[in-house]
Amino acid sequence: MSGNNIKVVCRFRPQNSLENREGGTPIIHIDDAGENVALKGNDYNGGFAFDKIFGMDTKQKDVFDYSIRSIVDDVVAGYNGTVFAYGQTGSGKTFTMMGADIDDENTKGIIPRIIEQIFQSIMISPANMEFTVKVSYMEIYMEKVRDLLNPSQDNLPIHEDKSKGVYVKGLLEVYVSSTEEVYEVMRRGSENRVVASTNMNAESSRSHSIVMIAITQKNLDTGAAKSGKLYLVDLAGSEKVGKTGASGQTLEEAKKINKSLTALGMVINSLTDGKSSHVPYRDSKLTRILQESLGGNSRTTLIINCSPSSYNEAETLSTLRFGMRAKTIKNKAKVNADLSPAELKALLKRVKSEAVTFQTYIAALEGEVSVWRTGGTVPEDKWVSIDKIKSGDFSALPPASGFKSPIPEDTSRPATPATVLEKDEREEFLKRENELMDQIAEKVRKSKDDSSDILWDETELATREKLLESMKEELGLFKDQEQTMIKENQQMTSELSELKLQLQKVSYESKENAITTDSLKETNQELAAELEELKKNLAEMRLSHKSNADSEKEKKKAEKMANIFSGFDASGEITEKERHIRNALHRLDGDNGSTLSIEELASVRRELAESKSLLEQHTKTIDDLSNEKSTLEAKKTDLEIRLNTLEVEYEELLDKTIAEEETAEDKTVDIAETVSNLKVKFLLPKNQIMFYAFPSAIYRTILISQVKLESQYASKKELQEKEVEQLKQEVERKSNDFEKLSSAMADLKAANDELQNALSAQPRQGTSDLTEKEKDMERMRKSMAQQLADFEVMKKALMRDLQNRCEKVVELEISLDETREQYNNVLRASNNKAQQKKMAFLERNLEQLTNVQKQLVEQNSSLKKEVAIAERKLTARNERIQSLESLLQDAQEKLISQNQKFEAQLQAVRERLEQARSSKSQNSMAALSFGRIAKPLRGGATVTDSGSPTSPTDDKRDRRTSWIPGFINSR
Ligand SMILES: Nc1ncnc2c1ncn2[C@@H]1O[C@H](COP(=O)(O)OP(=O)(O)OP(=O)(O)O)[C@@H](O)[C@H]1O
Repeated sequence: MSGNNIKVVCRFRPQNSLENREGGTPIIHIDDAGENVALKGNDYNGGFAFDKIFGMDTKQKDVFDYSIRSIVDDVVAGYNGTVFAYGQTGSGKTFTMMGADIDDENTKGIIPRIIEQIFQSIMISPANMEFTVKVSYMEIYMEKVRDLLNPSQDNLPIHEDKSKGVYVKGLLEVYVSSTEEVYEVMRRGSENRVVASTNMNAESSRSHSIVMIAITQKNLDTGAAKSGKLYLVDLAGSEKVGKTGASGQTLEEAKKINKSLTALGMVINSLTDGKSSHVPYRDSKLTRILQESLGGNSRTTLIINCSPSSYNEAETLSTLRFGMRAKTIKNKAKVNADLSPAELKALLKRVKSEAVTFQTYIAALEGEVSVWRTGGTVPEDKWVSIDKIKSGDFSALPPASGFKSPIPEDTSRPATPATVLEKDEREEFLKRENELMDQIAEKVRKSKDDSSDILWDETELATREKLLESMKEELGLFKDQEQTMIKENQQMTSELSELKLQLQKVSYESKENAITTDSLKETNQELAAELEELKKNLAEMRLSHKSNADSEKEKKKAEKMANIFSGFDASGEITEKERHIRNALHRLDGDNGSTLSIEELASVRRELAESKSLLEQHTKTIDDLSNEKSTLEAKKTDLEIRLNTLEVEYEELLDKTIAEEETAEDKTVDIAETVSNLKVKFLLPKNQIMFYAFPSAIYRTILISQVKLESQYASKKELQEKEVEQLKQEVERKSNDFEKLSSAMADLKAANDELQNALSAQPRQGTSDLTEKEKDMERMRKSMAQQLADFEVMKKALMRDLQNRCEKVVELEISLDETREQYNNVLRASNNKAQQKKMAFLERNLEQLTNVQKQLVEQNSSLKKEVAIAERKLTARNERIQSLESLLQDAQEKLISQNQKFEAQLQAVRERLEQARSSKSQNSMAALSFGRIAKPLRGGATVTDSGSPTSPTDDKRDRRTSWIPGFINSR
């Protein structure tokens, strides 16, 4: 070590991936001696000299061997030592100090190596040397000192006193006796360190960590003791916030880190500028703790870690400059030694002798002063000086009345104060011996107390562990409860939201239903109005049709009757034949039978007979006609009955088919569909209603019915056509008969005329003959008149009958025509599309409209019911929701109160846990089976081939433990 100056070594790590990615290149050059580094950067080009410079590929072992090993020797020799690593974040401080893996020979850092070295040094020290090693591990995080071995202590105060110097109060110090134990302690402490990931380092230390190793040693022979403290400091990295990408908590940490590093820089500046009278150690916890290491009683090594890359040129330059400044800090290291009794004795002796000398000197001075005061003079060569006193040359002193030489006057040789001092010394020594004996007794007692304390502690520990277990269980229970409650809460919240959704849905549906109801009502009203109109139209049509039919019927009847009776004298005028006969009779009456010849009479008679036979024939024909008429009437009635039956059958068939189809198909036709169909219907033109208005099922039904009806109508049409044909033929025949009758009547008339002529042309014959002839004629005339009268009566009756029959025939014909018309209508209705539509419109649509109206009314009422139900449901749901909400409210309140209770309990448990932990860690540091009792280590071991020393014999250790303080070493 270069005197008392801080030793500064510099280490460059290899370029990292970020630097490579960013195109960084190494900009350093280290000379062969490893003492100078040249930085060839963009902003700076120059060199720096340090005690040692390690390049990028330097091994951990080399760093330790070349720069740290000596400091361990110093500490073992009783000096204070400090090794601290400084550098930008990610520059390799932790890698250098702790290493990548403390169990890996190659990558373990200097701290494990120091520890190993310490134990090796202890082992190879003389056998009369006894050592104790204590370890503490702390970090300064966010300007708070945290005990890493007892993390509950996270803000420890820093104190200072004369004997201890600056120290952290309450910091746990663990006694260790082997490397493994220290490693264990290190591992435990490292677990509690605060690290975070930044852009520059995946595991960036966010705090300054300080491992403190205190070594005390005692020379068992002389009792001389020394103590050295070694501080191993891994500083948090200085960082540029922009580069590290720090934000949030990491940013806050960065600010604090930079602040404390700035304070460190200020301390170094003050120590090195040669002007400052005040060093601002108190500006940060870091500088306060490292007070002795910087310019104080410590041998300090600073390792500056740097990046070799151009990417971090500025940071590297700043670090190198920091190192350069620190290099000039001068420390005042000294051995921290406790004197042995012999040394103390010698010292006491020396001090006492000095005291006597000074007392003599004072007495001599007082003598000289008294001379001067009494007005006398003292020659210069007699003046009192300390040298004369020390040399014992009292003759050269001025004679003074009050001065008493410490040398007994009755002795021949100048007495030294040794005789007196020896006596005092003996007393002093005895006193000191007593004190030491007291101290030993006290220590023994304390040791016993501690043993009992341990026992007590163990039972206490067991109790507390039990308590801890039960608390953990309780905690688990509470956590379970909390989880359950959270789950319940979540469930209830989801239920509530579901209910709310349902409510919204229901209200929405209800609104929609109300709207649908309104629209249905409107549709219903429109339909009802349309139905009324249709009914009115239908009634009007029926009425007009009926009146038309009636008037047409009357007209037809009159025409037919006129046709039929066109050959007859409707006003009772006689036919030709009749007139002929009548004329013949008149001539007979007027000429007294003279004008009629016998031939004429005979012909008249013949004609009369013919007429009679014709009349009989006509009567017969009329009878036949009347028979035929009754047959026709019967047929008409039959036809009417059949027509009615057909209509009834048709209706039944239609109903049945529709019913069947409706049953076969979806019986419950969706109201919405019907409604929407109805909507469609009312939106479409009226002539398309049949094709779009009804559901497919109904439409299909109608089509099927139509086909069936068509076939029925076809068969019936054929039948009725045949019948109509027959009726036509009969009417034809009857017309022929009438024609024949008319022609017969015309023949009769002609015969009558001839008879008349014959009667008028007959000459007057003899009186006798005449009288006889007259008589005959009279008789004939009478009989003819009688016959004529009879014929007249008969004719009239016949005519009446004929007229009646004709009327009936005409009526029959008309009704036949009507029937034909009806059949034609039916026929047309079946065949003609327009008629079919019309008929459909008039019949089916009417029927369907009625059905729809009925359906609508039903739907309306059912919708009303549903709306009422929905409203009731809504109200019920509202109530339910309200009750659920209130329940939820209650549950939430309960949950909150339970949470609060739980929080309080948790807090209490935590506190208890914390207490238990702290007492546990204080009482027995993590049940490490080491730590709370000092374990003295003895030197005198031999170093094995492997380099590790063998430990001294256990009996020696046992023997010496009796007086070693075993205490819970929390200051
Ligand atoms: N000399 C080296 N050789 C190989 N790798 C190294 C070296 N120095 C550091 N590293 C690697 O670089 C990374 C950062 O190192 P480290 O954590 O030691 O940096 P740091 O200075 O402690 O950073 P911070 O200040 O952020 O804690 C680590 O992954 C480490 O393994």
